[in-house]
Amino acid sequence: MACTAQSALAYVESARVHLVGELKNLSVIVENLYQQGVFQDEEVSEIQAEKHDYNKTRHILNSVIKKGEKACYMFLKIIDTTRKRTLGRPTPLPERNTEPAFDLHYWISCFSFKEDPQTDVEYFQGSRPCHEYQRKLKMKTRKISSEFWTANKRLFGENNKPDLSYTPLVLDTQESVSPYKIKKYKNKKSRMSRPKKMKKYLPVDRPEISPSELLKTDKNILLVGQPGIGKTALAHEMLKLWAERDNKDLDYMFYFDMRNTLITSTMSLDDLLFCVFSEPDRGKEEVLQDIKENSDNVTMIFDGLTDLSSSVVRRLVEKDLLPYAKVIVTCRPDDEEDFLSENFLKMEVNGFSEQTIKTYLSAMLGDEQKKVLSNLELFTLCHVPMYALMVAACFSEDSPQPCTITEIYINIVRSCLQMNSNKTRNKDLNSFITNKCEEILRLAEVAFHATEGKTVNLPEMPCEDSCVLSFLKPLFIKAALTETITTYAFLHYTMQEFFAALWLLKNPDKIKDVLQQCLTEEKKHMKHVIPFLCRLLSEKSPCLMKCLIPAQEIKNTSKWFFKEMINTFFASGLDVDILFLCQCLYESQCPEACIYLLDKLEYRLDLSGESLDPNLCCAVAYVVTQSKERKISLNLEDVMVSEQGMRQLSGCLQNVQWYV
Ligand SMILES: Nc1ncnc2c1ncn2[C@@H]1O[C@H](COP(=O)(O)OP(=O)(O)OP(=O)(O)O)[C@@H](O)[C@H]1O
Repeated sequence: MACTAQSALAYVESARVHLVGELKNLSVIVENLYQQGVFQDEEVSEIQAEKHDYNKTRHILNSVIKKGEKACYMFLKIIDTTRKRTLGRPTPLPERNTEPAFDLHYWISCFSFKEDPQTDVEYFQGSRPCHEYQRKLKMKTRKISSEFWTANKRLFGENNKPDLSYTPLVLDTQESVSPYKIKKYKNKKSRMSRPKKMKKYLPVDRPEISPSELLKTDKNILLVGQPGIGKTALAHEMLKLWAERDNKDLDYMFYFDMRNTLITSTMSLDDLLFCVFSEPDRGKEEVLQDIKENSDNVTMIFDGLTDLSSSVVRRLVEKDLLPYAKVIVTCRPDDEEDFLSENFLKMEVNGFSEQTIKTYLSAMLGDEQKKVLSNLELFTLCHVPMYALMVAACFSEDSPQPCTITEIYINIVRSCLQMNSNKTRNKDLNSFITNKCEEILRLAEVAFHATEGKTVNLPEMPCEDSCVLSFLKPLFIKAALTETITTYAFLHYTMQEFFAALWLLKNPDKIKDVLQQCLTEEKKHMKHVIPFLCRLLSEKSPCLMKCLIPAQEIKNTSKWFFKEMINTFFASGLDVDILFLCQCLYESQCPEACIYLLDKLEYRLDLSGESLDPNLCCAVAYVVTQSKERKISLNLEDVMVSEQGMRQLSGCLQNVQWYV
């Protein structure tokens, strides 16, 4: 708001008396005048030697006035660009009881600066130690954010490391309604068709709220979301964006991974900032003072906050310590109640939308993505970014073992447990899982009963264990004014089915019943548990199983299971769902079971009129390839198959004799 054309000299002189009393951060003014060549070393030393700020200010003003118009202009320019620190915080209007005698903020905004040809002049906003500390924080935040993605890259094979980075997430503000949240408690059987049920998990794209907008807003933010939904990824994106910003503003950003950081209840602010996060190389006091006096330049992220037991964290969240600092808290829905206040803008993190899943998979898998796109269960599972990551990692694996669908779930379970176990190392993960066996099987039991009842609402809370809870999302139902009931559901229905299969493994006497249930109209949905069971019972029984169920028990069950399964479906008198059996046998990776099925089919596979997605093609090709002695009569008349599916099938054609 430039409104005067006075000379700089006259302008400074006219306000001299007010400046003497009110200028702050004198070292910043002196440093900038020195950098601009207005002051020389000797003058700087003289000013520094003055004992009182009042005298220092007088000395600075006298000198620039004496040096004339150019020096005064530079002085005004410095005050203008550093005004937040050198003129102090402007008093908000309602807080003013009396008319201020002279408003220096208004005064500086009225000076008409020339169009500056030298736009790249950088002014120091604070003392050198403060700027150095800002640089140090930027290096640290850049490192933290790149380490986050590097850790994910380790999941991928040496030749398949994708370029992992932030993919936009669906973020809902308090006002908008979350699409996948279950609104009412319905412990009834779902009447929804399976595809419809699956699609319900996909959050609807909203007008995008970008991490950079979140970073810009002055508001405090509470990011709430289910485990693995992307809260930390979003926080790291903000760290990265901040680190990449130019350094025109002197500001600070701190990040605390609350799950892996010990913040004691007696810690002070400087302990938290300097000991826990990063220590200034020099001028600790000066830096702390700048942070306290200019707390509007501070952003603090508390990632994965569960409680406010640490007094320093509580006082920061409650704006008691750094009242103008921006605080960003991420938490799971279970804990949100503790932090929700009107100080915070609540945002729900809802994971990937349909479109972003496609973008993500295409970047990660290229053409292989079609295997996921054609499988609605897997596709919708990917709305949880953590699950999407495992899907991508499993499909990109160039191991000799083909990737079965169950393999993906096993990996998801293992990595969820690892992430929620205070960073258990890979080599210790099996013993960690063994120790959690009881809790995991308790979850599996609850999952089985819910699946049998065809509901997503778990009838009871399996246990309080945070590892187990990382597979679930809570639903809060207000039962009365002072009573809230919490029920839980899996983040995706197929995860529930996977755990149901785990329970069956521990209770093999129930398996025959379940196989029979698959043939009934009322319980036919139990069929979806069977492919998981096939893989879990396979001879190449994956590690997860050995930690939970003794190998001998698995072996005993698998001895009879595959034949029993095939016989049950053949004995039903109904049309045998060959494709379903192929899928089960592909999961099992069991050649003998394939031969048993082919035998039953008299080596004739009639798939005419079927629609085969690439995964089914893979399964059919696997079964056909197992027949070493006899060729298979394969009928593919009027079959719908994609180019990729055809490629899968072509691998088994040497075993085929065409159906006539
Ligand atoms: N926006 C995203 N873009 C790409 N990948 C993502 C994104 N969000 C999450 N991911 C992937 O999912 C994994 C889990 O996400 P993240 O750690 O952010 O979940 P979270 O919500 O913080 O979970 P928790 O409550 O368990 O802390 C990440 O390691 C990352 O690989």
